Amino acid sequence: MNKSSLRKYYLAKRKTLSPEEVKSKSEEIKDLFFQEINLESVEYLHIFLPIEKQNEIDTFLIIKELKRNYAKIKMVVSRIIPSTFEMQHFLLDEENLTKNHWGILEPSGENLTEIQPNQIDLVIIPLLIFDQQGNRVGYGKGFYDRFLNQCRPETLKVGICLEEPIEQIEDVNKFDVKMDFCISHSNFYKF
Ligand SMILES: Nc1nc2c(c(=O)[nH]1)N(C=O)[C@@H](CNc1ccc(C(=O)N[C@@H](CCC(=O)O)C(=O)O)cc1)CN2
Ligand SMILES: Nc1ncnc2c1ncn2[C@@H]1O[C@H](COP(=O)(O)OP(=O)(O)OP(=O)(O)O)[C@@H](O)[C@H]1O
Repeated sequence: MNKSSLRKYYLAKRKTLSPEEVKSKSEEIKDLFFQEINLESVEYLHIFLPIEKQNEIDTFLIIKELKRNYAKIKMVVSRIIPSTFEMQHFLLDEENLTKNHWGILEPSGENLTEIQPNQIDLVIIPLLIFDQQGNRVGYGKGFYDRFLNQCRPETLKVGICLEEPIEQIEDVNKFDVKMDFCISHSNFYKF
């Protein structure tokens, strides 16, 4: 299937999940993340903040555990620039988050510390579905493809997903950046 059909299908499928299902899968994904990913040399870690009404994975579970057990890691969250489909990145300050037009919590306020993409060592990526080669489908605006392209080549790209992979996304293009790993609620995939 192509990205457009996959996006429609998996957006609709995700909407049918109950809050309990999203919560329990989010817990399992969080556990697999800490089991499988070596965070020793990670200084800056980008994490997305969940769009609740879209039934996205609750990444606050990962954030809590990072704060508890990996206090040295600096967490980075982003703000979208809708006109250019780019993102700007800032140190996470949970006291200063505001919901944007799409229901995404974003850093706001005056004391923001901006972080450049080339400083980031690991990116946790949102996605709707992925394939067995490590390609992903998101909401289709290319925000993460642009961002990942600005990171260092060795930056770890870790997708988290509520679904298991399909065989192949038909219309992968030259802008698509492959993930290194993807974590579902029951499996860890390495590409
Ligand atoms: N939690 C989270 N944050 C994220 C993403 C994500 O997938 N999850 N993104 C992943 O990339 C980026 C935001 N993605 C966006 C994707 C589309 C539109 C948008 O313009 N939507 C239109 C409808 C588009 C359509 O129907 O084609 C709208 O709502 O009006 C905005 C942001 C960055 N932050
Ligand atoms: N680095 C880039 N420069 C210019 N255009 C880009 C770049 N990356 C992606 N695009 C364009 O953005 C559009 C969306 O890409 P795609 O369908 O792969 O989105 P997606 O991966 O599902 O979305 P997202 O990354 O926002 O989750 C495509 O038209 C693609 O060509």
